[in-house]
Formats: sequence, structure tokens, C-alpha cells
Amino acid sequence: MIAPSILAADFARLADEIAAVAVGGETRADWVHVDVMDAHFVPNLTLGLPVAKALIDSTDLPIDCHLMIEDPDRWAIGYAEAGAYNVTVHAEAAKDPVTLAKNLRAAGAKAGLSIKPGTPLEPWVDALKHYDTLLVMSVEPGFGGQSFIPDVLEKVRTARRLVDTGHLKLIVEIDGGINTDTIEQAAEAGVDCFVAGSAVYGAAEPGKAVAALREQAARGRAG
Ligand SMILES: O=C(CO)[C@H](O)[C@H](O)COP(=O)(O)O
Ligand SMILES: [Fe+2]
Repeated sequence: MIAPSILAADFARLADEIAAVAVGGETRADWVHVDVMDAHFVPNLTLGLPVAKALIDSTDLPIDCHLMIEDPDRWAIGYAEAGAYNVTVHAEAAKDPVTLAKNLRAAGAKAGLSIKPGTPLEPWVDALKHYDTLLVMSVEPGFGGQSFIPDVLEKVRTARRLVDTGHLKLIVEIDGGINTDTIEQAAEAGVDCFVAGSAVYGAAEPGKAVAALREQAARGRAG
């Protein structure tokens, strides 16, 4: 699955930018990734619930909200109630990740847990039994356009094994520095869903970039 990140899109035309990856066929994205940053958990500030809700209402594509915020135990539920398809919170910020996941699911969303590049996977495996998505960050969260950190693929391999052996039942998602040069190794390691900001919205035709990424990922999965 390919999830274009609107972090790299034109913020004055967000609904149009989403529509550009919503046309049918190979150029259609699977999810649209919306990065929420609060200038506390990360040093950057993007958008919040009112804008996220407007984007959810603007499209039939599933919206994947990546909350890089403090106190997600309090704030994440609003994104689920607004109709986000998947709401991902950071393990480093959540106080009670199990209750949080239950609340997100009860509000009708899929629940996602994200770990920064330096955060190990093992301490979160039990909590992940309550989650639908694991978002492995392959850059330090906060900014688009950074270089992919290949070391995180070890965590992807571990997560893939846990899913394939039935210990976890979730989608393995990766975020940061994904492009046609890096997607193949991520696919080979076992990623199911690839977030791509610059690689999609930095391209002349975002839809064609989605198709190219999907094709390259399929090569990694096959090889
Ligand atoms: O969560 C993020 C940054 O914190 C973004 O989703 C991510 O960086 C996407 O941008 P790019 O593909 O350009 O790296
Ligand atoms: Fe993100």
C-alpha cells in the first residue's frame, strides 16, 4: 500500500492535492497520510483537528493521521471521531497505550502505534496486540525530505516475523525518506504500507509517482 504524505503538498490546495492521488487505477493511493505536529513532541507545527476533519470530509480515500503530539491519550480520540481511518500515536508520548488503542477502536478507527528510529520494538510488543498498525519511523519525526535510516529495517524484520507467526496481527507501515531508491529494501524487509511525502508531491505528476512506488515495492516483495 502507498500512503502519500501531504506534508510535502501545497498547503494552500490540500483537497486538490489529495484529489491528484485519488484517480482510479495504478495512480490511486491506498491511504493519505496526514502529519499532525504540535511544536512540542516535535519541533515543527503543521495542522490540527479542524483541518484534518476538513480533509477527511473532502475525499473517499482513507485518511491516516500520524499524531506527533504530546498527550495523545487526550487528543487522539478527536481524530477517530472525525472519521480518520487510522489514527497513529507515538509510543514515546502515550501514557496508557492499551486504553488509548481501545478508545480509538471504540470510536471506529484503526489504532496505530509509532516508534522513532531510536526506540526499540520489544518493550511495545505486548501493547501492540491491541493495535492495527505499527508505524516504524525511518527518519526523526518532525520534517519531510530527510534521508532514509536503513538501520530501522531490523525492527521491520522483527515485526514481520511476529505477524507471520501469528503473535501480532497488524499492518507494518514505514515513514520517512521513502522513494524509488529506498522502497525496495523496505518491501524486502516486510513493510506493508509505505508513506511517501517528497517522492509523491515533489514529483510533477503525483499519481504517476504513486504508481512507480507501488511497482518498485512489488519488486522488493518478490525479490
Ligand atoms: O512523519 C513525517 C515526518 O515526521 C512524514 O510523514 C515523512 O517525513 C514523510 O516525508 P518524506 O517522505 O519526505 O520523508
Ligand atoms: Fe508521518
